[in-house]
Amino acid sequence: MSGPDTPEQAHADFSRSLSYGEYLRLDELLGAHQPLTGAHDEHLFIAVHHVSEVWLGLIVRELRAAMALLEAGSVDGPLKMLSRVVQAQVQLTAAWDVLSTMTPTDYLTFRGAFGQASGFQSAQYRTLEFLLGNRHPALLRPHAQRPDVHEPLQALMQAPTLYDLTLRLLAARGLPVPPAVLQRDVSQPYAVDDAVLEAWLQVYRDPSAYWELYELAEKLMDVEDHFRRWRFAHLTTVERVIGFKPGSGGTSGAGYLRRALETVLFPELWAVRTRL
Ligand code: HEM
Ligand SMILES: N[C@@H](CC(=O)c1ccccc1NC=O)C(=O)O
Repeated sequence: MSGPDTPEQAHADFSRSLSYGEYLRLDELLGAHQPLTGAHDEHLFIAVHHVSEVWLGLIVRELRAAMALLEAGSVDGPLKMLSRVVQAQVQLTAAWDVLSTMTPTDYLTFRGAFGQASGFQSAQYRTLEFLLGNRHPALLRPHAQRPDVHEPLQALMQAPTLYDLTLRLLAARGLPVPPAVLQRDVSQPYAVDDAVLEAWLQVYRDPSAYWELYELAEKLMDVEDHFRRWRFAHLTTVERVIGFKPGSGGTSGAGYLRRALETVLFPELWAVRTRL
């Protein structure tokens, strides 16, 4: 029998079971919020980065799990996990709307404090990009002094990307993917292949015959679409806040980020639209 609906009824003795804060280790999590200056907006800046890294962690975990299942030949599990990835991407992108309330003047009150630190050095973001296939050895350089970060990223460069695993699945389901594509050096950027485009055309011309692959392809489109939205919102915020100043991470800043917008992760999936 439950008692009256009052807060007095709630558990108050946590000597023998975990409380909310203990379970979530909130002292550690919230204790990481340590501004370097007294600037009001530095709190916002740190909070948005912390939230973003938490979402990135979830995305990486889901993506790895989806890739393991794809490798084993299943599609249902990966579809569900990739849907979660996309919803987390929506949250990541929404964070820009909060950050954009910070003016250039506000930002300059603390920009000098963090020196050469930059999102360019985000290990989780780099992991995400490497899983998705945007790989370049130079992106490992900021992690050279941290073997615990560098080694897993380097190992990831040698592992198949989300798109590689998708193309292997296509081949396993009887579609004509060339052996050279299936055996490519996965540490290199993916090169567009006409035969892969023809294989996707077969799927897109007869979705009901290849329903799972069709759904998977459209889910990859969702992921890349949302990845682009995040990049574009980042660039817009950067231009709004620091204009065309060089980045603290050592790149040209907005110019570098604008070039990154040209990245295409799953090229034949974009090309297939033109051919239909
Ligand atoms: C006022 C806010 C921000 C400014 C002015 C800014 C600026 C920049 C600049 C200029 C770069 C190019 C690298 C360099 O520093 O030279 C960069 C890269 C990056 N930033 Fe930000 N950023 C901001 C907020 C954020 C936030 C909230 C995140 C979320 C995690 C983030 C994540 C990244 C990542 C992952 C990169 C690497 C992108 C790539 O290599 O393609 N940034 N940022
Ligand atoms: N690259 C930014 C600095 C920056 O945004 C940043 C600095 C420290 C920790 C995270 C950051 N976020 C993204 O780049 C700048 O050049 O002002």
